[in-house]
Amino acid sequence: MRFELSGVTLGYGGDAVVGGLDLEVRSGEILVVVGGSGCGKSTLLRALAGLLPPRGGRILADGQPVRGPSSERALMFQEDALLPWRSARRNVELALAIRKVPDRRRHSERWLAEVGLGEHAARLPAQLSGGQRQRVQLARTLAAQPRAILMDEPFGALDAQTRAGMQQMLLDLHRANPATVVFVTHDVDEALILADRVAVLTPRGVEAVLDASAATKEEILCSLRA
Ligand SMILES: Nc1ncnc2c1ncn2[C@@H]1O[C@H](COP(=O)(O)OP(=O)(O)OP(=O)(O)O)[C@@H](O)[C@H]1O
Repeated sequence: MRFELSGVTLGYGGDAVVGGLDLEVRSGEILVVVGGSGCGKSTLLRALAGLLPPRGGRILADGQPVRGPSSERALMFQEDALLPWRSARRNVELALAIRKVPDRRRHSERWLAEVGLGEHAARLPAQLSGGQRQRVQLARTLAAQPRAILMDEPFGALDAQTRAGMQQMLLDLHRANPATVVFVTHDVDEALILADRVAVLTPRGVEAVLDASAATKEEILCSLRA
């Protein structure tokens, strides 16, 4: 899925958060959005998800205006959004039920195996570690086969080693299931590991969009301070 934002202003109530946003998200890429706290990264994701209508400008998804939420655009947060009374497998099955996929148990087990949790399918979220719960969330998100995945600091609460494992898993899974990913983080190192391109967001809009294979940490930090 390709997104095009032109002259987009976003805000809540009387307050504008970010204005004059121009951005293209290419189909199948991992675009990482970095920016200081409060600059509007989560707000941008909400707008792409169709949860927050822009006050000005336009947001197109594959050429069509985004008018509301769609199962084609999945959101994944830092906080755990699993249902505590359902096992890992039955949490993943929910995503398959929405798509009316038959043989949900088998598919759910396959997605859990993809994220390395095949052995733990019967466990409740409370019986899993933070990193394992994020892996169940990732399996549930991917099982819905969205065309765009909007990720809001999904690994922010994990320790460094678990986080590195999750980053690699996301890259591997993206290679096999190339949906468009918009990934928000305030961690420039994480951005450089994951991104095809890095968008630097400030309250004035998108300050720069850098090719991650050529960009340096200093260059990104410099755009952040601009
Ligand atoms: N539901 C809301 N109602 C009113 N204001 C909000 C709401 N959500 C966010 N804001 C405000 O909008 C601004 C941008 O918030 P947002 O969460 O998008 O920032 P962020 O860049 O994701 O920050 P962080 O990195 O700290 O998570 C902030 O000033 C915040 O207080």
